Amino acid sequence: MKELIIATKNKGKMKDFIGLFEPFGIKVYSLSDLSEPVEDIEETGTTFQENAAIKAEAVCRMFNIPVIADDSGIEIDALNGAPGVYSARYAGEAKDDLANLEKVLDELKGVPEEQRTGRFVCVLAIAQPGQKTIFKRGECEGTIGDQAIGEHGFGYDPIFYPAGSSRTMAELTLEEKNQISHRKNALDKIENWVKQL
Ligand SMILES: O=c1nc[nH]c2c1ncn2[C@H]1C[C@H](O)[C@@H](COP(=O)(O)OP(=O)(O)OP(=O)(O)O)O1
Ligand SMILES: [Mg+2]
Repeated sequence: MKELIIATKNKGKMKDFIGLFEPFGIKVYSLSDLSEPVEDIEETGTTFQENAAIKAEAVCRMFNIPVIADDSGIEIDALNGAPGVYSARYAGEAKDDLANLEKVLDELKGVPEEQRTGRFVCVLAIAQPGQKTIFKRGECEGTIGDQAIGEHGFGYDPIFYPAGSSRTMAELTLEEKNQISHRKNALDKIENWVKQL
């Protein structure tokens, strides 16, 4: 079976990726699945692309094989694009999904539905030994609810209604999320690379 390392320690993202790579017959490993422990990689960039490059290139250098990284987040228009690249640590260094979404709900208190627009963004970086890193961006438009609903997914899924959906991303099954997500839309753009693996 073909194998690929994803430079992430995020279990929720990894679940998405396992489902997304399954149709290609590719088994994916996260940084938590490897026998050698990989230290946390500091995300010092100010854009999704910079952080995706930092993660993919660091791990590619460690193992000298092709690596994919995902830097992602949620952009909320009424918050001028915040939390954006800082989505994982919006409520502090602890990277607490619940605290993060509660902070967003708090900041959006009183903002009417038609102004609660936003999008999930995912930038994938492919780093390969001796080659220039490739980047692809995917987005998923939607609106932000006023309470957390749903048990699936991770991160901001319980407060995000994909455009046209009456269910939050966390009420969708993994298969349903993987048909419309920012991650799926970014992966579609590297399909040819994935197929030649
Ligand atoms: O599909 C999603 N559904 C809900 N929330 C999401 C999604 N995709 C990204 N997000 C949020 C979670 C986290 O707050 C941030 C990602 O931050 P990001 O730095 O890319 O990932 P991370 O630090 O958790 O793991 P890692 O860097 O090891 O891949 O955006
Ligand atoms: Mg991160």
